[in-house]
Amino acid sequence: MKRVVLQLLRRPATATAAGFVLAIGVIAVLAPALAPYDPLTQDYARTLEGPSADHLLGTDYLGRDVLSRLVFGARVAAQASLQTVSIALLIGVPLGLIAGYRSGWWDRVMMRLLDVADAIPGLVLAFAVIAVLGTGLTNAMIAVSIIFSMNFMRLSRALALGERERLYVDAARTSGLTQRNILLRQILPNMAAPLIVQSTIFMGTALLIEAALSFLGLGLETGSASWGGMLSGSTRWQFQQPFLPWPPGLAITLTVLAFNVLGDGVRDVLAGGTRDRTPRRRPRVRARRAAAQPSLAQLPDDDVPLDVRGLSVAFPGEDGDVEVVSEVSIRVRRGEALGLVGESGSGKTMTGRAVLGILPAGGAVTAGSIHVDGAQIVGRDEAALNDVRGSRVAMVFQDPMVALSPVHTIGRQVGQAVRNHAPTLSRADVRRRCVELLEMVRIADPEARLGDYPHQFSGGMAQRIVIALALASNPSVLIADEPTTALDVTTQQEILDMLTDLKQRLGTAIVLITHDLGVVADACDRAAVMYAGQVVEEAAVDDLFAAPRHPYTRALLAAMPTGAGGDDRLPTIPGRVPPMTALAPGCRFAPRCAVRTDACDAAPVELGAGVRCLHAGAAWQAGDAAHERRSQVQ
Ligand SMILES: Nc1ncnc2c1ncn2[C@@H]1O[C@H](COP(=O)(O)OP(=O)(O)OP(=O)(O)O)[C@@H](O)[C@H]1O
Repeated sequence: MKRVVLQLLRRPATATAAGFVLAIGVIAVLAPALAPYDPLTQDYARTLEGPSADHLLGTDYLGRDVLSRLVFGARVAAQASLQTVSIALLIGVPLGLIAGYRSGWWDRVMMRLLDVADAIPGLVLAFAVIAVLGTGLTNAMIAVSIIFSMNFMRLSRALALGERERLYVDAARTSGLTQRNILLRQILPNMAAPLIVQSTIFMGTALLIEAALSFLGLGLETGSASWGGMLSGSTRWQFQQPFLPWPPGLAITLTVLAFNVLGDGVRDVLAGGTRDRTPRRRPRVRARRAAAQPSLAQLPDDDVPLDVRGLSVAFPGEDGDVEVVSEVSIRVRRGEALGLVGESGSGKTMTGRAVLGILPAGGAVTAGSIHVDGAQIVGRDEAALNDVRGSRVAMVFQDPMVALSPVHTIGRQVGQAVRNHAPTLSRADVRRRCVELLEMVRIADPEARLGDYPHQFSGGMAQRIVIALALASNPSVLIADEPTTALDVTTQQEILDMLTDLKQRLGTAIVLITHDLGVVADACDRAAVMYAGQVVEEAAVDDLFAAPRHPYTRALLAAMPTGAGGDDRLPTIPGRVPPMTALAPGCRFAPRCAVRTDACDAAPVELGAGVRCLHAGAAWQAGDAAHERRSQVQ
């Protein structure tokens, strides 16, 4: 806030406009003390006088003091602008926020209602409201608020649609925050900048509309001091007293101009980066525990916090559903790290997201089961999923900078995650736990860094904080989706070492999603290799590297840089991962496989003894040389 104010003051035009608006506000509040006369007292002996020592801005056709009426008019103008914009914000922003965030039928219904409302011209709507409720400033401004609220609704919807796709929202969902919390504490502050700008500009517009309605005699009762009314009254007498329209005319023009210049300035300053502008109230988080889920089927094996069986995920396509994950089964033990590895598009991320119930819009689990700590995830509603997310399973995303909310301090974000799972902790205990979490992820001087914002951290540091956020509730399962891809090699190694250490110390089951076999070798105990939505091989990492059984695994390993130097080009895998709408009828890897036979095309190949290949035994070894030769040519 301090930074924004300082930057605003450094811009002469914006500072002048802000000063002008502030002055109008002060005049409005102190009007009774500042006005030299009662604005309604008439003096027929002194009508239509020019400026004089007695009446600095002269008198009007009823002998009323123009300066006093101008001062009281500021009160009407301020009330009209504030009232209108506040009502419009209160109606438009929540509706737009919900429509944009929830999408689906909510959005469709609201947008159609908005279309209908848009079809009615604004002024006609204002006249209709005034006709029903009667003239008067409040009624007139209610009409204007309704029109403004539609505008705020469209703006908030568009902003929420954009924010909802950002990773910090996914991170908030995966840490178990309720929808209300996400909307009010995560998304809304990030929408603040454009809303503030729009509000400032609307204040000027509201003032102009109030003046116009008063000018037409539809605003305040005749006689009351309003700038529009003063202007309207002066038009009939301007030949006798040409000065009369000037004071209200200038007041309206300059105030509207000031609001617009201020709005532009605020927009420019906020566009350069936003800060926390939300009140520092402690969030009221509803206590929620697994006890609220009586239907959980406990799996017999307590040592396996993540058990995925036969998982399939599909998205609606032009010609029916497209399956992007097919019958994936993975089990991860406590203190074990499973690498989910494969080329881009092989379904790794969708598998991870399905575990947290955060598939992108349209995506759905079409078959299989997912048990986290014995709790079935598939088919559960959002409230039940919230109980599991964050507390039992958490996720770390690739780019830490977009996974953290840019407008909240680190202390606030980690603190919120802590409170979310331990609502009864005192402020001091929450702070202690935050420091402990930052220490756990090896952030130096954690006390001091709690007040910093994400942009004050390097990529590696920010990723540690994301991991601290994920660990806030001691989850049994941590899904890390390419957690080191956005980082340099040294930082990558530090993060992997830290994950390994946390896994051993806390007993967390980790799923490490990566396309990099080097990461698997470094940080995983077992690996599941995915191709075109299926797991094609699963084995202990040592076995996988020593004796890969699937031709795809073998090709991936051959394509790995060894660091041995030399001029030899790395072999590549011929062809590319097929689109999920055009899969081979048999083995999905067959079109790229060097050891393919007719049998491979005959029927889908099942996963047997950890590998999905008809030639997993000795037979394909013979073809391997041919495969590598072919790869090298590519
Ligand atoms: N929102 C979506 N709508 C439709 N299809 C999607 C959507 N998101 C992903 N997919 C499809 O799902 C498949 C699997 O994607 P996924 O992101 O899981 O792959 P990945 O192995 O994690 O790849 P990457 O490493 O590039 O993230 C891809 O074919 C992709 O096109």
